[in-house]
Amino acid sequence: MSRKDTGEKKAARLDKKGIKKLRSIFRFMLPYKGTFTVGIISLFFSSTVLLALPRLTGELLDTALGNSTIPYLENLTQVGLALMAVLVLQSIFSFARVYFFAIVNENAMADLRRALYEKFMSLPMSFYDKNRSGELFSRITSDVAVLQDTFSTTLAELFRQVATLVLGIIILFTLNFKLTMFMMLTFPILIIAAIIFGKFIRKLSKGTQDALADTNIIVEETLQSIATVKTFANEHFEVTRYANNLFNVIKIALKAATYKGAFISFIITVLMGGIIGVLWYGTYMVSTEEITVGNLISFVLYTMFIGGSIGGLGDIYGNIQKAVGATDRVEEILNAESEHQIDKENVPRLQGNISFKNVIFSYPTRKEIEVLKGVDLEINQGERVALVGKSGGGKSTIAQLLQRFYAIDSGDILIDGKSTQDYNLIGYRKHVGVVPQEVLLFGGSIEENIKYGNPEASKEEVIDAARKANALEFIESFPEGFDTLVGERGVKLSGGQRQRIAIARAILKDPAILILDEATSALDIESEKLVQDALETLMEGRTSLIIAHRLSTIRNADKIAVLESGKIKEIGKHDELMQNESGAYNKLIQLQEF
Ligand SMILES: Nc1ncnc2c1ncn2[C@@H]1O[C@H](COP(=O)(O)OP(=O)(O)OP(=O)(O)O)[C@@H](O)[C@H]1O
Repeated sequence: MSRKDTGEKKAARLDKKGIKKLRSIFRFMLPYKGTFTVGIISLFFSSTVLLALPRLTGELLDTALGNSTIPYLENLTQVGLALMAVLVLQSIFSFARVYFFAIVNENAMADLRRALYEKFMSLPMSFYDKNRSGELFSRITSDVAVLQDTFSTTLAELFRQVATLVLGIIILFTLNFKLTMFMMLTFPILIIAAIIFGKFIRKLSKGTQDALADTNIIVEETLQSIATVKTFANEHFEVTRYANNLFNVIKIALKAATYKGAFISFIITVLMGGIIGVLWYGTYMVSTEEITVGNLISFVLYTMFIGGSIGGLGDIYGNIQKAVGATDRVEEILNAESEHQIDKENVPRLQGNISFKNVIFSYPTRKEIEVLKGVDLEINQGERVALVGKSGGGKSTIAQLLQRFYAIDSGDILIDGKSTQDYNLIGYRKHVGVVPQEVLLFGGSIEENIKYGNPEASKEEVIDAARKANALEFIESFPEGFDTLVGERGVKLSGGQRQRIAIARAILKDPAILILDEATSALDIESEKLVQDALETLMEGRTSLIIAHRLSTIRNADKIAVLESGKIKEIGKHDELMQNESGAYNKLIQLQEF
């Protein structure tokens, strides 16, 4: 589901609620509050010390003209030294501000990313049915980057600009009340313009951000399924789709840029107009000796400082609003309900008696369709049960429920007489192994991939598992052996090799319960035999539920369970079930629909 569907695209509001949300992210800064305080103090001094510059520059001129106005700064050298001192102080404080904020920011944002990732790992499968991975990916990348930017630059800028504005105006009043009143005439126009224009621009730049996120999803999804794109020769289609989306981004971005440009030129005109006005009125006051030349220069410089900070505030407002949007999206994930705590609790070795009791289930994203309508199934410790039924009948669903990927609507699934719900989830899953139909490996080495079954396994155990899985021979035939990189998702290995890696991985995991989703596509005879032998070894002493697609597997099973219309219709051995000529199993076999 795209973000559009969930209604999240509405512009983030910078009201009390928005600010409150933004503040919630501050909890990630709390562990670093000491350093943060040093940063704030440095920021305060770096912003305020700089405000002495215009005053001292004016003083330089007045001292040259023989009417110094600041005590203790009586000659040009002293004023010059004072100016130098201001510069040195401000450079020290600026450095300290950037440095200390970076420490806080980098740590806090790493903590935030870790918290998000931890959440991703702990969210239930139903969450992933609802959200596209490209979008989730952008939360941990771009949304956190927006927040990083806000906390490193925007907030410091906000503080600096507001301090410049407030202190600057106070200083102006002390310099010359009449001239300040005159200058203030241009202020309200500026502020009103900033508010109106700013609103437009923010809306548009939000649009650009969202449009860009959409294009990123295309890149991510097509790169993930590049083989599919190529199989269907849809390269051109994808390029066109991407280009169209990019065109959309340009359109929105240019619209935003037009307003932004108009806004900036308007502000500059008003600002310059204001300054020219101040100069005009100020020089008149110089001629009537109501103000010194130096003070007029200081005055103009302060006016420029203040004007600059007003101009900057619009941008800052937009950035903060962006950050509120990012916070919203990040918090939404952080607050989503996990399926478990990431820490694991050991579940003692299970025997592997499985019992489905009147299990009714529909997927959370498709509540209206009941996939399982009351499944009853008993599998004893060490048995091999072949699950057969029409495609789409719910076989994989049963396997998923056995792994507790979803909560069932009613009924119960018991393992060794105890409801799966009563086991610690992570601990429980350690006892359930899966060899999937389509094996997807991680991009690392063969060894890393096998070790995924048990990260604590020794090299000997890995080699042993590979041997049992009939994988050792081909692994050793590679020049790099166990260090061979398998390529993204394992593309550098053949289907049969990938399957044997998956079997080795499962052997290393050593689960009490095994789910085998038999590949529908047959391997060549030799490879098939190697895989079959490896599976035999793997199933030894474990309870196995096999989603079977081969008659040989079905015939060898201790029991065959036939799933039809969301229920187990028949259960028994091949020969027994075949005797019922009008039975569901008989039909399946005749039509070869398993
Ligand atoms: N994550 C999901 N969200 C919503 N519906 C789903 C989901 N996964 C599967 N379904 C639906 O549930 C039904 C059962 O699917 P399931 O994959 O369990 O069938 P199957 O018997 O394993 O089929 P096959 O033999 O083709 O693999 C199908 O109608 C399918 O569309």
